Amino acid sequence: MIELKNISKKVVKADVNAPILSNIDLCITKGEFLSIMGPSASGKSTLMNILGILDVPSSGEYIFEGTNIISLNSRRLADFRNRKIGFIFQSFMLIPRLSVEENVEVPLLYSKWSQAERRKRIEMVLEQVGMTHKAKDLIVNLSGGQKQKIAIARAIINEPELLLADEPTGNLDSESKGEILQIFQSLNGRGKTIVLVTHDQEVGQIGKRILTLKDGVWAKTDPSSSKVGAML
Ligand SMILES: Nc1ncnc2c1ncn2[C@@H]1O[C@H](COP(=O)(O)OP(=O)(O)OP(=O)(O)O)[C@@H](O)[C@H]1O
Repeated sequence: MIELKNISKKVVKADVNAPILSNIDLCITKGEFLSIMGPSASGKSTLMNILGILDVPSSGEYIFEGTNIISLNSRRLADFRNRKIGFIFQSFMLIPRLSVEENVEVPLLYSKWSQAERRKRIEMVLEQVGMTHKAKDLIVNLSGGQKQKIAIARAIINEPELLLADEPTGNLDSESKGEILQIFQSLNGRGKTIVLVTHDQEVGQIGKRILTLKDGVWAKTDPSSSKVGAML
């Protein structure tokens, strides 16, 4: 489904080209649940941003279902991203003064769906995250765990091929963390491809395959772990 070939990312720091990612290869198959782990500043978010087409690599190839992402112009990139990828962030990125259902509807605003179809979809995704009873509440009145459930509902409303979650439980207590991980497992059980980035060992274990970044390259992993997978 997704192939990254020899991806590198450099930034200019104090007039010097500093590498953040070097020669990264990665193959993600449809329906996979991949955890990308690694210490702080190892390049996890940078890789996630490249996968999410929010950032461009300095070199390398990115193929998404046969489309060479790097060859697309910015308008087609935005369209591709909106249709194919759902994002979940540590800080939720919801609009606090809007209601739950208004937040969940945001990705549909530029779609051609009828009002009836929108309502149907909002109800469906709120049900999937167990938040139907909060549809009319303002985001500002929800707990962290509830906010993240709404962020997941918003991320799946366009039925994206790929869900990218960057430290999705980083701001949550352990009970909410468990609930959020269960939702991811249930989505993956229904065939959704998920890539989760975390530095939390316990959270990372939810992935069916675990890869670790260290200083911008794949770390050599413990071959005795059943979840450790090949990059390509
Ligand atoms: N645009 C940028 N300009 C300069 N340096 C950057 C830029 N983006 C990332 N970096 C640096 O690249 C390194 C990797 O950053 P990144 O955020 O990808 O790491 P991370 O593994 O997600 O870290 P954390 O777990 O702390 O969020 C860090 O040293 C960061 O300061």
